[in-house]
Amino acid sequence: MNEKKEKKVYESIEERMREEGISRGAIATESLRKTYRKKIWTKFVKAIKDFDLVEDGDKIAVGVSGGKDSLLLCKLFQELAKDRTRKFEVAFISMNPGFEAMDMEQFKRNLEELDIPCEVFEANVWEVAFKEDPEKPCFLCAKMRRGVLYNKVEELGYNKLALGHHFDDVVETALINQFYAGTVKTMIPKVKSTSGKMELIRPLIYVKEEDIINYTKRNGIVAMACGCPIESGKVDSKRREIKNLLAELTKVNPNIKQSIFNSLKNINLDYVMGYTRGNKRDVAKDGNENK
Ligand SMILES: Nc1ncnc2c1ncn2[C@@H]1O[C@H](COP(=O)(O)OP(=O)(O)OP(=O)(O)O)[C@@H](O)[C@H]1O
Repeated sequence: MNEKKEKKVYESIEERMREEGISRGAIATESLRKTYRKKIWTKFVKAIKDFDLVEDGDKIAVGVSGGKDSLLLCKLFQELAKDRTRKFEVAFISMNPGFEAMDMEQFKRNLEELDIPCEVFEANVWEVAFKEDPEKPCFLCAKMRRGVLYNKVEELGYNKLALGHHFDDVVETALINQFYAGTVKTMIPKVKSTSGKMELIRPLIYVKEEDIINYTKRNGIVAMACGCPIESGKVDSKRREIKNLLAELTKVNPNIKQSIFNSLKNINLDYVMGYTRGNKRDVAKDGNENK
C-alpha cells in the first residue's frame, strides 16, 4: 500500500466512524472476524490451542508497547475474552520507558480510539541505558525493559504475560543466534520467566509480520515505533540486516521463512553435534567442543 492509498484508507475509516457512529476499535475487531480471520484470528487461536497458552483460572497481562504487534494482541485478547467457555482474566499493561511527551499523547490516543483500557506505569529505562552505553544501548535497554516489566507484572499478581512476538521474530531470532552467537535457539511460545513466578506467552507465533502490517494499515491504526534512533533505522542493527537478507532469499525461495520456522520444530537430536538442556550439556561422542 503506498502513501496515497494509505491516506485514502484512513479517510474512509474516519468517514465510517462518523457515519455509523462506531469506534476504530469496533472496526478493527470486525476486520479480525472478517478480512483477517484466516491470516490472523485463526492462527492466534491455533497457537493458543497447540501450546495451551490460555488455561482456566489464568490472570493474563498483555504487554503493550504501543507498536503494531501488541496493539493487535490486545484486540485479539478482547475478542477471545468474549468466549465464555474460557475462564481467564485479561488486563493491558504498559511500561513507559521514557517516551517523549508527544509520543505519549499519541500512544494514549491510539489506546482510546481502539477501546483498549491500559494501565501505564513509568520507568526510566531509556535514559539509564543511553547513559550507560551511548554507542550500543539496545542490549541494556532491552534487558532493563524486560526486567522492569516482568517484575511489575509479577507484583500485580498476574501468572502470565502475553508478548507480541510473531512468526518473523521467531525466524529472525533463530538466524541472529546462529550467525552471531553460534547457537540454535529462538523465542518459544511458552516459557517460565527467570524468577519462575510467571509464564511468558507468545500467541502471535504463527502470525506473519506482513499480515500485521497490512491489518494495521487497513484499519487506519497509527502504531508507534519504539522511538529510539536504532529502531527507527538511523543506525543499523543485526535484526535489520537479517530482515534484509531474508527478503533477498525469499525472492529465490518464497517458502524460506516457513522452512526455517518448521526446522525449529523438527530438530533431529541424532544429527546434531551437541545440545544443552537446562544445565546439562550433551556432546556427540567424537565431537570436540573446542574446535
Ligand atoms: N514498554 C512496554 N510495555 C509493555 N509491554 C512491552 C513494552 N515493550 C515491549 N513490550 C512487549 O514486548 C513485546 C516485544 O517487544 P519489542 O520491543 O520487541 O516490540 P516489537 O517487536 O516492536 O512489538 P510491538 O509492535 O508490539 O512494539 C511487545 O510486543 C510487547 O508485548
